[in-house]
Amino acid sequence: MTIRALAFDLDGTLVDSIADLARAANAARADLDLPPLAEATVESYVGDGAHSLVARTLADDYTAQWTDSAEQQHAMQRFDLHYKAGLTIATRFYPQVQETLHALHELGLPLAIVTNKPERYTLPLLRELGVSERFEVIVGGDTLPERKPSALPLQHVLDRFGVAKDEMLMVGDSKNDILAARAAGCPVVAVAYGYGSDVSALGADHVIERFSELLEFVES
Ligand SMILES: O=C(O)COP(=O)(O)O
Ligand SMILES: [Mg+2]
Repeated sequence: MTIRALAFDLDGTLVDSIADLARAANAARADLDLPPLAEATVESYVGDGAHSLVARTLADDYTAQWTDSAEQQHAMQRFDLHYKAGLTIATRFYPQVQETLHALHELGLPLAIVTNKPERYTLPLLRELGVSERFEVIVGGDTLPERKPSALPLQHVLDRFGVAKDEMLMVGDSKNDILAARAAGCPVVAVAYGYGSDVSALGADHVIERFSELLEFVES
């Protein structure tokens, strides 16, 4: 396969954002007189967007659904306030991410972000980390009517880049990334270090341990 473009998941793939997400989730819980959750617990609740994260962290239950209740709305407001105030206090790129993005850019490949994180967090976070300019297209969880695992965000990027589905590599860390890539017909590589548990069982085309291994897929 010839790769002519790449689309990246954000949380758990490009950046380790758990400390800031957990801090905001626990600050929201404290506002509601609830005790804090362990970072690993919050990590297990990330992946389906902010509403889902707030519903799960409020209930401390992975199966909790967003129902738009008054309590959930209140928790969302508190989470929003705390998270926006500290998007990048501890959030950092995983090793080799910046160098590899630079190398891919130098190869002339257009790069996109396809995240379930809402735009109001995604865009300032990328700005604060100084990489907004690296990505020609940024799709957040609320940019389009559907988010991952829907194919829609990746189809949007394919249209913008004008490349065929088998020419764009999706890179992610969790089940939603792989399902979205499959639904869109894109090849997919999973990073082993992200938030998805047992990523090797998720059915990606390849699993990589280090981000720089991506270069092998575009230079072959
Ligand atoms: O914010 C989320 O729910 C997950 O974000 P991601 O799609 O970048 O992993
Ligand atoms: Mg992710």
